[in-house]
Amino acid sequence: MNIIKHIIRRIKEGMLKDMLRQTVWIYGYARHYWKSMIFYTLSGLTGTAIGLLSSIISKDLVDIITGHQTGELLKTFCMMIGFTIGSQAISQFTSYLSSKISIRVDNEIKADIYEKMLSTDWEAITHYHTGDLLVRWSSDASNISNGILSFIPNLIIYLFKFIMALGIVIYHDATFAIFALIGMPVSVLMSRKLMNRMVNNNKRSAALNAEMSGFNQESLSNIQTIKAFDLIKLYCERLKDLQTKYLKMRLEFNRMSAVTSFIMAIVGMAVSYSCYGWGIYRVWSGAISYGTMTLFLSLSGQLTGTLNSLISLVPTAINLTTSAGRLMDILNMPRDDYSQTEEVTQLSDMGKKYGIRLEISNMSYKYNSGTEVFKNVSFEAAPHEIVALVGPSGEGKTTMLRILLSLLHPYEGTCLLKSGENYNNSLTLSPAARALFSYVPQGNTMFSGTIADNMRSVKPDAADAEIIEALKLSCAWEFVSELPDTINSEIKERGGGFSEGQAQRLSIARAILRKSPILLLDEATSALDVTTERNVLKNIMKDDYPRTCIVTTHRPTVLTMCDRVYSIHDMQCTLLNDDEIEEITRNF
Ligand SMILES: Nc1ncnc2c1ncn2[C@@H]1O[C@H](COP(=O)(O)OP(=O)(O)OP(=O)(O)O)[C@@H](O)[C@H]1O
Repeated sequence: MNIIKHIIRRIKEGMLKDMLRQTVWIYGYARHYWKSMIFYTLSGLTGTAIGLLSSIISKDLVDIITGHQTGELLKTFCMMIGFTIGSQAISQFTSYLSSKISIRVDNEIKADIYEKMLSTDWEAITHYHTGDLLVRWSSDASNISNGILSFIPNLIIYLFKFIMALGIVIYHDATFAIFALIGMPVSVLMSRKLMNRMVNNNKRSAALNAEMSGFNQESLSNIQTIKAFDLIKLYCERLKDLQTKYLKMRLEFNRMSAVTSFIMAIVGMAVSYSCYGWGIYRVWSGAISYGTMTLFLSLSGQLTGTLNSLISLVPTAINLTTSAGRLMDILNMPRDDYSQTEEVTQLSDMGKKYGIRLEISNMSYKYNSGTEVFKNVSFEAAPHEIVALVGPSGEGKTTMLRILLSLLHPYEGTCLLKSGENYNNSLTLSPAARALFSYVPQGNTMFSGTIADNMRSVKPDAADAEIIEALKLSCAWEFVSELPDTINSEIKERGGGFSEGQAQRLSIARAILRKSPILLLDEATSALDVTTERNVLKNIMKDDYPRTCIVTTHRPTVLTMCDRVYSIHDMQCTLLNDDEIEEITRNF
């Protein structure tokens, strides 16, 4: 009755529905690996069959030695040795193949999840801490890949082993089956208790792992700030707090698991001794041979062990669905829409000749957090123009660039890209249109590797001469040419080894090399001196390429070079006239 109530309550809580959804999701992956699953099942079944046969042969051996059975001692002995060696060889071979398949499947699933994470809607995914994403991608994805390969095969193997062992016992002496299974109710009861704790513990452990990973990642990438503010002690204390929390949770679970294991071991011993006692009695009464008794003793242990393994599949399934749920949280978020790739390619071809014009009309945007940034704004930028977005901090300049890149999606208005002779070919902004943009974001965005590696990440076939040309246009060649390995010099993580201004010029060179019709520079020249800043902008626009350049800036020094200046303020985007631009310059 209690079980029925429990199930009804779980259905009401939607937990079973969730588990079903998660199982269907796992099945979506599992069906790709049916061949591997068959291999796992067959290898497990072979191992089990060999194990059971060995037990029977060892029974025959004992019976021959004790004179209970006639047979060739040497032949039976050789068979036993042969089986033992054969089973060892098969087990090593299958374990090698298993790890090969496991690693391959794990890699495939992780690569797929990685790709899906990267193509998830930007605003949705940035809601999660990268530490949390990392744990989901590594631990949860591994849980799924291991579970997919082992769960169903193990279920079949354990069931087969249990039924066969029970069958052999019943065949020889049915009374033994009662003794062998005497501990079953206790095992089920204890495991149920342990399982409940396990589910709870899994969730807490995943959350704490995510917190730890986030903490480690953030503190290690901010060592400079930690040192500068003398926060070493504080951060070490924070780590210790997290570790104490983790230790407490693990110990709590381990205590429970130790008590359960102890009780189960006692039950196991009681079962063994009962079988032993019963076996001696049956041998004494002449009902069975010594060989049959050794067979029973070995099978009773196998029956208890297999039953425990079968029971342990339930928490494995729960663990698997918990991980699936955590991955589904991410993978079920909206994905970037690349359906317009073909139209973008056509516009890009036209863009090479005519350039691309950007037209935003009556656009409104609000972050998911509720912060309204734009209300009914219009804005345009044309080829061969530098258009500046200015305004106080936090008013929406970067947000505008993110909208242009379709990282964010306005809830109203039209955002068009136009090309062709009279700009009569148009396309609405979408993630596929990112192919038309080069973007230099705020901050240091170089990756570790050589300068050339970073440059070729946007244009893999770029010749050294092209890279050098881009570096010259961004005024980066003046310091790169003096490095011993020039473009093959190493950049450390997040542009380490270079000054802010140098890293900015390298980022600009990378954007120039990509040679896209639209170039977005977000405070990209803020760390440069005024002369270099002006030179960079002049160089970018001096070629014949019909580039549309949009810059956000706090510095008025470049405004005189811009064809148009928009002020972003108070949810509006207003075109400034010459007097207003001059006033900004004066007041700077
Ligand atoms: N990911 C985000 N989620 C929610 N709100 C955000 C997010 N990013 C920015 N905002 C908010 O949107 C507003 C505009 O921010 P934005 O970064 O576009 O300003 P900005 O003009 O570029 O500022 P700055 O000149 O300091 O770079 C701010 O109020 C900011 O708090």
